Amino acid sequence: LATVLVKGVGKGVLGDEKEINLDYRNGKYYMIDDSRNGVKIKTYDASDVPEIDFISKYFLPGDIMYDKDDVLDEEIYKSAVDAHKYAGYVYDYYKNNFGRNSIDDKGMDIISSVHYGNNLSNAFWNGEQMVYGDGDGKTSAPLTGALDIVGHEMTHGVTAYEAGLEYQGQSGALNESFSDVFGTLIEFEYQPEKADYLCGEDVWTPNIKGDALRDLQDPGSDKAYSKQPSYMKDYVNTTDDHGGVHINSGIPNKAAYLVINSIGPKKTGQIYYRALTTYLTNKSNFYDARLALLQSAEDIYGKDSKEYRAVENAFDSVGIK
Ligand SMILES: O=C(NO)[C@]12CC[C@H](CC1)C2
Ligand SMILES: [Zn+2]
Repeated sequence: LATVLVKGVGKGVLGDEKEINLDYRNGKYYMIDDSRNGVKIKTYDASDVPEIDFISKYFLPGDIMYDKDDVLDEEIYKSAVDAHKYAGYVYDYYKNNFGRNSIDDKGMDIISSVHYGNNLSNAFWNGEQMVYGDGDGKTSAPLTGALDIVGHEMTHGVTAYEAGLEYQGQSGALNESFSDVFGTLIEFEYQPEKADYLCGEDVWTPNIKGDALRDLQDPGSDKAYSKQPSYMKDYVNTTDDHGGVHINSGIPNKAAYLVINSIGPKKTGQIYYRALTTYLTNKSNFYDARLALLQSAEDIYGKDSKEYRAVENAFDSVGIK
């Protein structure tokens, strides 16, 4: 079935206008972007999907979103417009920087469902697709409004197809950290004018300026909603949160900040992508990540390089040695 690709315009969560690719068919404009060599980016409305569903996937993705015209500026489309546009940025980032063809590197369609749950300030990769809540307007605005969160969720998918880092303990904290790191690197690439080391700042507590969900530069800072350790000596042993995957990710996050700050986002991306796709495995721990990133830096830039030394110094600094 040939797609009739048309360019529409939409308004995102932050009220910003952007061009979006749609599929025009018998009088309706569907949120299907088929502009990337056969990979379809498809955005769905999960308003009627029972909230239990992110586990069972049974009722997802919901209904494909469409409008009667090519101007998607009504309230219900804001979150969908950003999910649609930002999924495209994330695809382009992985393709342009590493030659990766979609989440599985085999050209799979990229499915996003918005309006999931009831004012849910959360988002998931459910093993097959991305799922986003609308937030409650206090804790967060709709989560797709933050490119670093869309990058975070889609990177959970890449990690699942690659290292498969088990979502508990240190491997789970690495899983979370790689999602935060690539979310940040994607923000530097596509939103350089407002890129920073904060995660989710664009949608977190919309009524409070300057705070965020997490802070890579200073994981324990007051700006961060979830205060995290920065150093191995402060690793939190807990059974909560799959063994603290959103807590202890602060330690590799701090190391990543030091690397980015030293050699820049492009080179950091090359080293982290090679580690994620070549060396890390499902049970890798923080020390394994140090070795994987050092080996990747050596492969690409050589052992006697400032890039190698940046990784070495960063992991020394946070006590992973
Ligand atoms: O870290 C996360 N998931 O693993 C979050 C939690 C709040 C933002 C949306 C999803 C980031
Ligand atoms: Zn996550």
